[in-house]
Amino acid sequence: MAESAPAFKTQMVQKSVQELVLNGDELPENYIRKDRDGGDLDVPLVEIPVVNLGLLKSLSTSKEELQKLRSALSTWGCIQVINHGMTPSFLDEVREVTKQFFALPMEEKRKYSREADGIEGYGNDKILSEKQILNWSDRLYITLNPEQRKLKFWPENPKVFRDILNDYTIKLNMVTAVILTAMARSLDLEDNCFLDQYGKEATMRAGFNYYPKCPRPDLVTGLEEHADASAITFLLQDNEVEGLQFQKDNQWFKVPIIPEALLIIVGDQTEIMSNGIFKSPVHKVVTNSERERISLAVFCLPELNEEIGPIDRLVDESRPRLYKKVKNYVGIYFEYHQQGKRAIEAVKI
Ligand SMILES: O=C(O)CCC(=O)C(=O)O
Ligand SMILES: [Fe+2]
Repeated sequence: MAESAPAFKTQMVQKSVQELVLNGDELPENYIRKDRDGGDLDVPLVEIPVVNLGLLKSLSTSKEELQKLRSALSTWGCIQVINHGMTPSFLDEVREVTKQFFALPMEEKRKYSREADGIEGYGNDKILSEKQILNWSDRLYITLNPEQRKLKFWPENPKVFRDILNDYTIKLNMVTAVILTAMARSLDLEDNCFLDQYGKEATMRAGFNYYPKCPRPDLVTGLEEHADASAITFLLQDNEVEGLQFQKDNQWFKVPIIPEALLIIVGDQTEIMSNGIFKSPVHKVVTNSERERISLAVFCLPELNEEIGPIDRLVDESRPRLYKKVKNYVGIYFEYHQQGKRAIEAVKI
């Protein structure tokens, strides 16, 4: 879930969750969810299908793997991808620089603080209303595409941070092209139909998440339930600490950790482009009283000024058009998200 531009005055002087914990502050009221009773902490595990990217890459893409992809994206809306061209030790390095950044002294992290009206930078929830219930997490958002980068938000500490993120960007770009092509093939469509709508000026935005230990996991969430505004999201999970959960048929399921895999989550914009065949799942992160957790979400956001909409060949008599065409979906998403609503409802026909 990317950050929002403020609709009205936001409180700028705000403690990070990490500071609350380090100061030993009492749990502030505005983190407590009155509707929770901890019943969702012990939920069944979901066995998310593991897809081998190597088998999706070649011209003679494996039929079985495509079938697996289609079925996973149209039920759970996510896959665990292996054989994606990044070694386990490289993924560990990405996790390591994330941990090292959040472990820096506060004044060092504050050099990269988000500005009042900005999206990128270091911070936590913007407080937009008194009733708002906050997430138990601190975040760093940065745009990855070279031509859109704002380097002032790119940490120079740890020293290897920028180089590693640059490598990660290049590798994720390749994986994005393979996945969007395979998604089209799995539906018997032209190879480029998702890629064309995604656009050449698409944005990749990274959200580094840090969930400190929380005294009351039964009452506080790490990240509230939401679906992503992206076309697809790459999620690199903590390699030891679980916390992510998906909702299906009104039940919550926890996501297992496969350290060498990348979790790919369908975002709202793919649900729209696929005319509802691929599902953008509602997910959330629960907190943990014993261990902190990190994750890195990279949101692949289609070109802002281009219209996206259901692919023509996925609309027919048996499957009527479910969504309108839409431009700047991310803008709609923020507006709805602030009201606690799902943005995809706004573009339903
Ligand atoms: O931390 C996680 O596992 C999930 C993060 C997430 O869903 C998001 O940033 O949108
Ligand atoms: Fe998300």
